[in-house]
Amino acid sequence: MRVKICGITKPEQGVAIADLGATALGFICVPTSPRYVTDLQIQQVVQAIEGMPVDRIGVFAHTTIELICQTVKVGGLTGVQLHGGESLEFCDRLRQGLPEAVEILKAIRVKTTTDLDQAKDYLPVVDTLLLDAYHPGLLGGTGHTLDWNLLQQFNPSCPWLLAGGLTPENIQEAIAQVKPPGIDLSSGVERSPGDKDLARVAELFSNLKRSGSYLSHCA
Ligand SMILES: O=C(O)c1ccccc1NCC(=O)[C@H](O)[C@H](O)COP(=O)(O)O
Repeated sequence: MRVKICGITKPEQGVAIADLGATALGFICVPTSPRYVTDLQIQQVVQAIEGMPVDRIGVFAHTTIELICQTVKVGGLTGVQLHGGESLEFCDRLRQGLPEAVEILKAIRVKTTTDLDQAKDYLPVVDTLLLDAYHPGLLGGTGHTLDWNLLQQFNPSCPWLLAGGLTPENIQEAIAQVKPPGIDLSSGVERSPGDKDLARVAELFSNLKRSGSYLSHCA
């Protein structure tokens, strides 16, 4: 199973979290976020995890293709997560501007099943979908879960991650109910925004290992 831990700000925490088993680290490139990091800060974490088998995903919203491409280059990112109201046309233009190997993830903030229908419109222009909770005042890192019942029929033809309010405590229930191919956590494994709680990250992986689905996906 793909496990992305988002909101990394410190090189030593990036190394420890990759070591614990994360398959992707996320960096918040949205200046209004308390987890915001610059391209140079990302570069420092990426240098620290060099050689470790972990994806490096930059999270963007309401920005330009030029800035995203620049951050990918300077930060050494392997993927870009679009977390605002990016149009299909924006995603398509971004695809043209990025090296082919760079993964594009589109985050969808889910309120109703209509959002899930619209998520599928992105399939031709992105690689991966990420389903997050809707919050009227925050784009992400809200700590709120979305209504997992809405996802019973969600089975897109691309990889996807479940996000929104996941914690070491609720992860087994989320996996049993939703059966996502991947998960994304941020505030549920933090001491404060941008400061990850390594004991909670370790607890997450130990709970995941107890879950049969995690082991079978990792085998
Ligand atoms: O985390 C942020 O501060 C953030 C700010 C602006 C846009 C996106 C943001 N986070 C995106 C993520 O991928 C989070 O991991 C996702 O929203 C889940 O967060 P949480 O509910 O805290 O687990």
